[in-house]
Amino acid sequence: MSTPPSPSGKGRPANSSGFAWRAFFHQSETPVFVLGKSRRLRYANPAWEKLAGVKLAEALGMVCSQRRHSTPLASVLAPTPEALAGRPDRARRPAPPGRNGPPWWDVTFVPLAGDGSPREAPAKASEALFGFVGFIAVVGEPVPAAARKIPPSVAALRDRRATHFSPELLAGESLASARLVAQTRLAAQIAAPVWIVGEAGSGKETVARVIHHTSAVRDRAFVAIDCVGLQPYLIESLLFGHGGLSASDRIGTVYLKEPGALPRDMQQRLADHFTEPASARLICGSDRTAQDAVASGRLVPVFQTALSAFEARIPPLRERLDDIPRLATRLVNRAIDPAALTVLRGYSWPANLREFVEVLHESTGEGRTGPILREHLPHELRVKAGLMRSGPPKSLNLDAILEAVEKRIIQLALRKTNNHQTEAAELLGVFRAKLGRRLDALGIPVSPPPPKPRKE
Ligand SMILES: Nc1ncnc2c1ncn2[C@@H]1O[C@H](COP(=O)(O)OP(=O)(O)OP(=O)(O)O)[C@@H](O)[C@H]1O
Repeated sequence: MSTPPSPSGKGRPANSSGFAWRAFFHQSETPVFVLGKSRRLRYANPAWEKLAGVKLAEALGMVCSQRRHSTPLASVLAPTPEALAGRPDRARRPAPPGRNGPPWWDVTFVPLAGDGSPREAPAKASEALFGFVGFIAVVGEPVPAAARKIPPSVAALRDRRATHFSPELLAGESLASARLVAQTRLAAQIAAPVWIVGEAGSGKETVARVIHHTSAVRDRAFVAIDCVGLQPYLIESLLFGHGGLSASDRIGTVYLKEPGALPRDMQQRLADHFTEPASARLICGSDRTAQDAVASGRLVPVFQTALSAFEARIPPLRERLDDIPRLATRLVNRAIDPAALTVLRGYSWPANLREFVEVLHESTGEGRTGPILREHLPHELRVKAGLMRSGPPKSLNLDAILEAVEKRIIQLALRKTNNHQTEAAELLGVFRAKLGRRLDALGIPVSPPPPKPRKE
């Protein structure tokens, strides 16, 4: 693009070339738009209208920013910080949901100088920007409608998953697991958002899957997103991009692991989306309650007020040790020998079911058959379980320890000297009288020394 438009919308640039930019852009097959310096949409060509699926007359004046309440289209057209600083820039953005075109839009921003010409050098603080021209290049191929049918292999996989993730998967012998099964069945019957609390590895996502596969939306997809460490651009794309959560009508349940790890503006956008009636069902998993996460400032309050209507708590494995035999049968189809069970019950399982599954696989590997024996269990686990059972020493009473040591040494000295107290005192380096007092104090009985052999 060699000649810039004037964002004033008059159809002629302010410079002397007299170039009719409107007519030029009108013919262009590249989607082009022009923003004023306040980021309001001033112009867009027919190619843009076709791509965006919006008539210019309806969109004129739209503020293109990435604020919380911006529409997805306004967010995609928002100038980057570089462009706002007066430097040409390009950003790859997820296409707004429901618009024409493939998943990504590459948007090139050309900042305009006060006279309407494109900037070649970064803006100085003193220079005012006049606006921005944006060019959009679509990236990727559109998905043909026929390809959107669920392939038989995917349908078969979904059926297998539905069979696996039934409430039976959560059943056990303990009261805690009975309560969990009941809560899960109830959550599956209602459409309200669910908040699952449980320690790491305790089975939160598994419970979310069971709820999904038992619920009315089981024919649609289950999508799990771990929000910890997600890059903002990925979150944007996964949640709000083309074919993303907010665009797809094929998603039945969205499981968010630790939504409190998301930036707050993203949390709010998600909350806005999931509080709409037509959205997919939301299930969140966390190691704390929504109430605690809000109180600690990690989570926006709407998650507590509107998105955790139903709260389910998953007990840690150490609170459901009675379930261990049944879990082993279900997971590796093995019985557990009583000695091995004692070890498994004696361990505290800090990483919960995830750790238990690993231990079972390790114990049944190497071509072993038959029940799981104590010696099949990982050595480290046996040691740790043993330490936990014996417990910490009751107390370290120094006086008692020293007394026991003194008593033992005096007894040795007496034995060595055939109970001759004078010789024993000499051996111990103390006076005879002191030894006598210590014998009394420590309650050491002393037999008389054997008679000395008589001289002939
Ligand atoms: N009821 C169950 N029966 C058998 N295996 C289970 C069960 N629940 C969970 N698991 C297994 O335990 C492991 C951890 O489960 P899951 O990922 O659901 O836990 P989580 O609480 O979501 O973990 P994290 O806190 O790391 O997100 C997985 O391997 C899963 O298959």
